[in-house]
Parts: sequence; C-alpha cells; structure tokens
Amino acid sequence: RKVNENYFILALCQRIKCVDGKPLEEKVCVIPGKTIFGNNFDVLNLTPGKLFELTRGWAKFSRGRSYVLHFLKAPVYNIINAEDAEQLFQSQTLTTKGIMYDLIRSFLGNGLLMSQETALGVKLTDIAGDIEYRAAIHNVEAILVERACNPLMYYEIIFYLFGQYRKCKHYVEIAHNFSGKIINKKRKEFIENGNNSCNVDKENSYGKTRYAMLDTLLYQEAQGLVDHQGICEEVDTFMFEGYDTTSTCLKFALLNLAQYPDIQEKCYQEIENLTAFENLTVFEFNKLEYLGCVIKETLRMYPSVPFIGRQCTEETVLNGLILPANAQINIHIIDIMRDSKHFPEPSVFKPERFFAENTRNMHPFAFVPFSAGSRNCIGQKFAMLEIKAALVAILRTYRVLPVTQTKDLILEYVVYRISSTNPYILA
Ligand code: HEM
Repeated sequence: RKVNENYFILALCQRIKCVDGKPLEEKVCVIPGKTIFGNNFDVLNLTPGKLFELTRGWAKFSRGRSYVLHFLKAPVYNIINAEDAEQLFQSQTLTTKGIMYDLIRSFLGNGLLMSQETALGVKLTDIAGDIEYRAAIHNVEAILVERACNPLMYYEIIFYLFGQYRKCKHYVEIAHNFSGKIINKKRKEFIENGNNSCNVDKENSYGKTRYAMLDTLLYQEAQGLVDHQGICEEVDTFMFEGYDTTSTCLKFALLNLAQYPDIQEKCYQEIENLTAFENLTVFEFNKLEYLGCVIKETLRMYPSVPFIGRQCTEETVLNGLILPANAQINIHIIDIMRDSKHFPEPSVFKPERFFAENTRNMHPFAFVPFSAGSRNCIGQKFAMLEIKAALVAILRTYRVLPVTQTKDLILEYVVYRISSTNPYILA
C-alpha cells in the first residue's frame, strides 16, 4: 500500500501530493489516461498538429484548472492560468529547464539555431549554405517533436538504437558547420581590425557605444575569458532563440493585419505621422504605440513560444502541491494568455486590450509571451523593435490583403505552420 501511495505503479512514476493531505483531485485536474498506464500512450506517435490539438483539449477538459499528467519518467504539472503561474515565475529555485530541453541539449550543446537579425553583426544570407541551415534546423525540430511524443525515446540508448539518432546528428552537423562559418568570418574581420570590433554603433540614441554580441564574445576570447566552444554555444543559443520566435510573430501580425483592414489603416496612419524615415531611431519606434499593441495582441493569441518547461531538482512545494524530485512543470503560455478571466472574448483580435488605460489592473502574469521572472527572455526589447521595424517597412509600401483566414489555420508545435503557403498577399 505504501508503494502505491507514493508511486503511480503502472505509469512508472512518482505521485504528486497535496500539502494538506487532501486528494490531488481537489487541487488540480488529473487527466485520465487512455490506458491503465497513466498518460504514457496518450501522445504516442502524434503529429505536431495533433499534439497541439490534444493539449488544447486537455486545457478545455480541465476547465481552466491546472492539470497533472503521469508519464514514464515523471509526473507533469501543467500550469494553464496566471494565478498558478505566479509562484513559479517568482521562484528563485525553480529555474532548471524541463526534460524536453535535454532532448535538444544532448545534440546541440547549450543551444542552436538561426536568426534573421544582426545581433551577431553578420547577415545569414551572406554566408554560403544558409538555406540548408534553415532546412536542417526545421528537420531537427521535427525529430524532436516525434521523440517527445514517445516516452521510451527519452532514454538515449533507445533513441540511439531505434530512433532517428543518425538523421538528427546529420542535421545538427549542418547547423554547427554553418554557425562555425559565421564565427570564423567575424573572427577574421576582428583580427584584421587589430582585435577590435568592426560593428560599433557609437551614434546610437542612448549615447552609449554598443557592439554586436559576437564582437563582444570575440573581444572576450582575445582576453582569454571565453574559448571557441563557449562562443559557439552562445551563438547557437541566440540563433535558436531569436529566429523562429520573431519571424513567427511577424507572420501572424501580417495575417491579422490582412484580416482587419481598419486596424491596418490605423497602423498605417501612425507610421505616416513619423518623420525622418531615412534615420529612424529607437525613440521613433517607441512612438508607434498602436503598432506595439497590435504586436502584443498577436503574441497573446499566437505566442511564438506556446509553452515552456521546468523541472524540480529536489522535492518542491508549489501552489499547495508537493512535487517529487524530477517532476516536470509545463507552463502553457498560450492557455494562460487565452484565459477569458483576464482577456474577455479571448479569440477576438483586439489590440486596444493593451492601451495603457486597459492594462493598469492586468494580472502581472496574465500576459507572458516572453515568460517572466529570472529566466525571462533577454531578447524581448530587441524582438519588439525588430518586428516593428519590419512592419513599418512593409506597411509603408504595401497594403496587406487576406488569403487565409485565422479560423482555417492548423496550429502545430515546433513551428506554427500556416496551412496555406500564401496566408496573405501584399498589394
Ligand atoms: C517574439 C520574439 C520572442 C519571443 C516570443 C521569445 C520568447 C521567449 C521565452 C518564452 C523565453 C523563455 C524560455 C524558457 O523559459 O524556456 C525566452 C528565452 C530566451 N530568449 Fe526569447 N523570445 C523572442 C525573441 C528573442 C530574441 C530576438 C532573442 C535574442 C536575440 C532571444 C533570446 C532569448 C534567450 C537567450 C533566452 C534564454 C533566457 C534564459 O533561459 O535565461 N529571444 N524567449
């Protein structure tokens, strides 16, 4: 009996308990598994689209309450509302990323992927092989989702023997070679410049000298503070975090603007009020408040990162629950931001939700597209600026017309893929 109290024997994982000793079901929704083996077989072989659908189904089933799943390696506490997210985001100890991240880390070191932006001081299109690189990244992501849907594949040895280990390794090598080329190109320029940055922005609006991130790292390498491997991991991490996120938001913002011509017109008028287009600074972009609200509402409805994960390194008390060591916590940012308690009519696109007068009393963790707390997104200001800059350039020149309607979209984990290849047109 004692074993049964502590373990969900057939799911082969430990149980989560309530601090006050009451049944777990009183605090959270426990999602019944399709079989007697917990939820292990619920996700088996699902496509990224079906996985997304299933997860939204769980949120609907639990009626807004956070919920618990039982998997082979650990129980998973799924947070889907701002109230339950608060303690986690404020925690100084729950900062270790979840088991899903290990699936990437084992192949990609401490990060990877790519970026359209120039935080590195290099345009990706200037380096040969950028198309293969983008394809390789998406292939790695597809393998990751497939692996994540099979609890057995979390074991390295099983993945090595029966999973897509070799394919994944191949794509990761392509990606690593590409980021290596970026670093080498910059290092050459850096040395030619007498160990000095070539990408200094001395005249920026803050009156401070700013360097591209890669230049800073190369400078530190010259001082012996970081080695080549360290630079690779930082570059890969920034490329991973910075590319799909901003481009996904940009795509959805255009899609929304195409569907709401009156909102697009307001953005256009705001942009037209700007002067000195040739030399726009951060201050000018900050004046685009309505456009900022459009981007926020886009991120609320279609967050580029729909969920994040944490794991308990030791037994942890959270929201009145005792989570055993190794328990996983998934924070479903998308469900938190579609909660009708904080965002009435959550499926309707309304940029005015983010007008200053409407956000004064907003729950501090209701809008969290960039996460919150000590592991929040360090690129968020850069991302907002980048998205604004791209939208200004597009909306000044083109009127965006709809082809696909948002109701026809099929959303998937990994990359939100839009079912039509032409979701909008530029006129
Ligand atoms: C719309 C664009 C973006 C969104 C929605 C976004 C969202 C997020 C989220 C939700 C996290 C937390 C991840 C977690 O806890 O596991 C995160 C972390 C991070 N982001 Fe972003 N991000 C965006 C753009 C960027 C850009 C442009 C960069 C870099 C240039 C960047 C760099 C990072 C880094 C380095 C982290 C890791 C921080 C840490 O773990 O301490 N992000 N981002």
